[in-house]
This record gives sequence, structure tokens and C-alpha cells, in this order.
Amino acid sequence: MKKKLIAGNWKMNGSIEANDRLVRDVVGGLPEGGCQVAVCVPAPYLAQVQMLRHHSALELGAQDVSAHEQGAFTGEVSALMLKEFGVRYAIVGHSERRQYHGESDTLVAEKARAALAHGITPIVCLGETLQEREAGRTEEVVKRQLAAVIHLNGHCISEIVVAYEPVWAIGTGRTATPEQAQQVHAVLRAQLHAATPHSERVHILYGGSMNAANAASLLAQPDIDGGLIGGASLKSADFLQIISAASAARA
Ligand SMILES: O=C[C@H](O)COP(=O)(O)O
Repeated sequence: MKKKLIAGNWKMNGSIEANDRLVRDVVGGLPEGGCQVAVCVPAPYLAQVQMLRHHSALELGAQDVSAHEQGAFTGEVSALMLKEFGVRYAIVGHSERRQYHGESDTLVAEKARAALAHGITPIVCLGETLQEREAGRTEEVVKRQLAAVIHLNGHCISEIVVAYEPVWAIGTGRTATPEQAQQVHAVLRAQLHAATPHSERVHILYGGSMNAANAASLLAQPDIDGGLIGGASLKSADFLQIISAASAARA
């Protein structure tokens, strides 16, 4: 049975000084034999966090990856470059990138494929907006977003991580109820099941205002295999409480 996965997404936050404190505190507080833990940090801090996490169970993640291998793509960072810094995970298709950078389902899938090609596990984010939820379109939207990745990546699909992040719950303090989240996770699990005999291997994370107080009830749901944590991953005490809830929860 797989362990839960808790991944912190620092977004565009951090400083050399603050990162040092945060990572040391997190590494120092990781429970023995607990859940899997990663932090997805801004690209300029990859080298720093790689050093700080050395010899610990904390895994390193990036927040994006280029769909291209190399060349004239100003501002892009390739999977090969991330690999040199010991990166294990790369977030792709976060709603902030879909919304502010116009990333399409196709581009997200290409990024996922580029990550997989270099042994980096893409954390594929998907989720509906409030307007889509209120229009009763949640299932249709998340299935379309996942289908793009499934079709492009074919047989590698069991190697991805999926993060269900309802856009209306991100950074708002308004979390999906455990039942609302489980309902969507079950839809995603069924879709993965139809695509691969190894669907149970895939972690489906919940993201959207997960915090120390609500983590345990979300993580108790059968198809919630962990969390993608924004704000609460910037405070070591809160992040460690979520890790401890995930370590105690049945996988
Ligand atoms: O990637 C993380 C999500 O966007 C959730 O962010 P949040 O925990 O601050 O709501």
C-alpha cells in the first residue's frame, strides 16, 4: 500500500534566509517512516534546498518545467536542468499558470511528457473554477484536463501524480469539504483505472486551503492520497502538522 504524499508549493515566496530556517525546521521535524514529503521551490532556490535537504527524506520539486529539451526558449527551465539539481517532482498545469500564462491542456500534457522523459514525476494540477462548479460542469472539466495528459503520455500514465485543486479553494481559506473532494477524486481514479491497470499506484492529491486543522479529515477519504499545500507549507509548524496527519492516515 502506498504512503501518502505531502508536497509543499512555495509559489513565488522565500528568501535565502527564510528558506534556510524553513527547510531545517521541516527536515528536523520529519517523522521516522512517515509519509512521502516534498517541497516545490522557486527555481533560483533549487541549489540551496538541494544542499539543505541532503541525506534527509525530504524530496525536491520544481513549480514548472519547459515542454522543450533545450534551445532558444528565454526564461524556460528544462527537465534536464532540473534533474541536475536532484529534482524529483515538477508541478505542471497549476491553475495560476493556466490562468495568468494561458497554459492549455495540450501544453500541460507536453510539459508532463518532458518531465517523465527525464525521470521527473509531474504533479499534474487540475480543477474547476467556481463558475464551472456552479454550472454543474466540475466532472466534465476535470475529466477533460486529465484526458489530455492520459492521451499524450500513453503508457507512462501510472508514473504521474494528479493534484485536484478546485480554483475557488486556492488561497481563499475556503476548502472543499472532504465529501466534495472525495467525489471528484473518485471520478479521477475511475478515469485513471480505465487508462491503466496500475491506477492504484497514482497519488491523487487534494490542494486548496489544506491546513493543519482540516488535513486529517481530507486525508481520511479513500481516494485522497495526499495534499499539495500552498500557504501552510511556508510555516514549518503547520506543514509538519499536515505531514503528521498524513503519516497517521491509512494509505
Ligand atoms: O499548489 C497549491 C495550491 O494552489 C493550494 O494553495 P493554498 O494551500 O495556499 O490554498
